[in-house]
Amino acid sequence: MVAGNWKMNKSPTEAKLFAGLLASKIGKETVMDIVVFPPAIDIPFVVDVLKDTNIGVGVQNVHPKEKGAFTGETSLLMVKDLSVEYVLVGHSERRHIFGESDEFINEKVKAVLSAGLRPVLCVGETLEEREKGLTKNVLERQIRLGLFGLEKEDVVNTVIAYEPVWAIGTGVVATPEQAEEAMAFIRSLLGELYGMETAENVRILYGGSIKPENFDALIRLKNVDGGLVGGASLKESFIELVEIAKRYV
Ligand SMILES: O=C(CO)COP(=O)(O)O
Repeated sequence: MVAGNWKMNKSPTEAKLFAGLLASKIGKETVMDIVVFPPAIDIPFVVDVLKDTNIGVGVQNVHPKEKGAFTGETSLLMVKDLSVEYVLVGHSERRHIFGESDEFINEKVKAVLSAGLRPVLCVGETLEEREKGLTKNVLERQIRLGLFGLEKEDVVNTVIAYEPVWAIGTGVVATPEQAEEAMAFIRSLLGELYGMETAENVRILYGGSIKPENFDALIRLKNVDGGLVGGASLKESFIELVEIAKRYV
């Protein structure tokens, strides 16, 4: 799976143009899941441009409640109406800039699954936590609490994205050893919680400063099932990343 998180970039006009480029270059790809996560306001336009392609559309954030007095928020009923398939939950920017707790993230994961969509639960340690040797503790807490109360059947519909906070938007990518160590740990934790068969079927993505120059060394790793790309998903490099991932399907 190659996913592009556009974050707070691209106006509806820019989004339409770029989605058109993706449609023409990689829209017929069938060997892997390609998903883009545009800003919510761009989604109707992007869905329309991509409707006859194999590129899926996800939303970067939702509120867990169905509707009501939550000024500025977007509900699952709204995004479902637009054929959105995936929802990013617990991205480090939501955790650290907007103060989202593991409990709130868990509420969102459950709401996304109940709506019949797939959550992409993002987890990852800060540099300080890594330097203190707390990486595994942080990942374990974020996964245990993020997936709290889910059944195996729900967990296989969930994607996990390992995004070390120190690698996001910094140009400092995790080494293949660091990525594999963390992601093998996530897989074994999922095995402990839900059984190895379930754990093998959960897709685990790496995210953080992915570029065409470093992606091959990451996507070839045993426990890396794909990438969640920020900056490099905003331009043609996203197409190159899809081509690189194809070598390992
Ligand atoms: O946060 C990310 C994807 O969700 C990664 O962002 P960058 O690829 O820009 O580091």
